[in-house]
Amino acid sequence: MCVPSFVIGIAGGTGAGKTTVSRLVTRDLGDSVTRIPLDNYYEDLTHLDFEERQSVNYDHPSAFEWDLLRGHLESLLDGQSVEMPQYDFEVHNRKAERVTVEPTDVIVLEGILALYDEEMNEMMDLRLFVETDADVRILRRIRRDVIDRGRDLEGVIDQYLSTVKPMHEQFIEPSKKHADLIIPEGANSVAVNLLKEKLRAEVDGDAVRSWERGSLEAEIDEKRSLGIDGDG
Ligand SMILES: Nc1ncnc2c1ncn2[C@@H]1O[C@H](COP(=O)(O)OP(=O)(O)O)[C@@H](O)[C@H]1O
Ligand SMILES: Nc1ccn([C@@H]2O[C@H](COP(=O)(O)O)[C@@H](O)[C@H]2O)c(=O)n1
Repeated sequence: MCVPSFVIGIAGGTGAGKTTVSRLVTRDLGDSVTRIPLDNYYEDLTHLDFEERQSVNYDHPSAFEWDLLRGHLESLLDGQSVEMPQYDFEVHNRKAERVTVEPTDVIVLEGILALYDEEMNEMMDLRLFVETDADVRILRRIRRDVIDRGRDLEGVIDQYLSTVKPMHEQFIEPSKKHADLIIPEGANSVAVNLLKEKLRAEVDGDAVRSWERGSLEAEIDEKRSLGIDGDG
């Protein structure tokens, strides 16, 4: 049985390029990688009618079923498969079907609030924040929401001003402080190629974990306690 050893979180504002980065860095890894879109863990809103679902704030942390997501990540890390929900943006709800996801060497959790939850963050080996200017993001979002998500222009603008932008400022942007690395402009090729190399090494078992979380802090503390943390 293959037990996943390396978990990456990819956060960032809407349209920042999270999905694109996630696809690019994992595309050569075949079955060794599991991609978990945070969107799949939006709460089941079957109890609301379509109009009510249209007016939900989908950028607030309360829109997600965190317990289910945490449980699924724990199961995958334990070597057990999970039944991952699927999401339909056109109807603002989960689909009826689930997809069986097997444990793999690499797991990528990607979504606006991928770095929001403290317990999830602790399960991650690498935390990334994709940073793209707000004007570029909204232009990308308009195009995508109209073409792929069945929205009209007025609706996209209203939603952006009423919830997407304020929630970005209140929750998404501040989650950047949990990131290990910030990727400017989304799919920039230097960052993508470095990450691809890192993931390939993880899958092949060649990875050097000299960068493990906390190791540098411990080294600095040790030097300080020995009185050798000054210049030179
Ligand atoms: N570096 C880039 N240059 C140009 N277009 C991009 C870039 N990154 C993403 N896009 C496009 O922007 C849109 C949103 O990107 P996506 O990766 O889905 O963002 P997110 O997952 O952060 O919402 C997509 O249509 C994608 O093709
Ligand atoms: N029913 C829904 C659910 C979510 N959204 C928006 O999706 C955005 C997150 O997806 P990205 O690919 O852009 O990261 C988020 O900003 C929600 O507003 C929606 O419009 N409808």
